[in-house]
Amino acid sequence: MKWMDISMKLDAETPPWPGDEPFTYEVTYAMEDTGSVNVGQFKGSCHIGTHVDAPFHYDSSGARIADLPVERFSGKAVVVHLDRPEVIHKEQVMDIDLTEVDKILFRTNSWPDRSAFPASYSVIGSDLAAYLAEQGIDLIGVDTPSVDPETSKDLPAHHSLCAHDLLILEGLVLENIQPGIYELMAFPLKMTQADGSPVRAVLRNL
Ligand SMILES: N[C@@H](CC(=O)c1ccccc1NC=O)C(=O)O
Ligand SMILES: [Zn+2]
Ligand SMILES: [Zn+2]
Repeated sequence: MKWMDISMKLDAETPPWPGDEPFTYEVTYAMEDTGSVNVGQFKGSCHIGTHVDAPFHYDSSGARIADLPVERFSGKAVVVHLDRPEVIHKEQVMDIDLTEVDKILFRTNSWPDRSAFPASYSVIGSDLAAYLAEQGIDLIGVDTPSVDPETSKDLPAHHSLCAHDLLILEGLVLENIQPGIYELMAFPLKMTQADGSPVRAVLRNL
């Protein structure tokens, strides 16, 4: 079975969170100078493109990216379609069979133009975390820049998900993915101090 790429591309056009560091890549040592190799460097926010949040992002005593067990970033995932809901509540997921899976990915279609940060997007209701954790879910993924609104300062969705030990995967590209159950892999880099990390997120049919 072929892997399907559900990640955003990272380049100077990738829209960062408003005011945050864009992604840049440049060649530090060029072939013409070294005679043997091109060597590059990159820079950018930990929350750019398709990425995982570490609890340290919203809790100064929370776990960093490298503290999160690698097992948490692969497993069976259900892809759920909801067309541009303002807020995703427990009621919208209660009919979905979650017995076979430990991840849930929401396709909301609320960030169609990936060349710009969206004016608004679907967010996660704070009643969802307790329900999903009860069902054995350990990771939630969204096709939006964040699980909370852009202007939120108290980040209720982030905190409720963390309180129930659900990891957060943001900025997924699910436009070509049909509802159903898949195998997910989305591994963050092993950055000791980081509050988040871009991932290469992929799905394959089971
Ligand atoms: N919560 C968002 C990011 C976020 O809120 C943010 C990212 C960069 C700079 C500022 C941010 N938020 C608030 O001031 C996320 O998890 O990606
Ligand atoms: Zn983030
Ligand atoms: Zn986040």
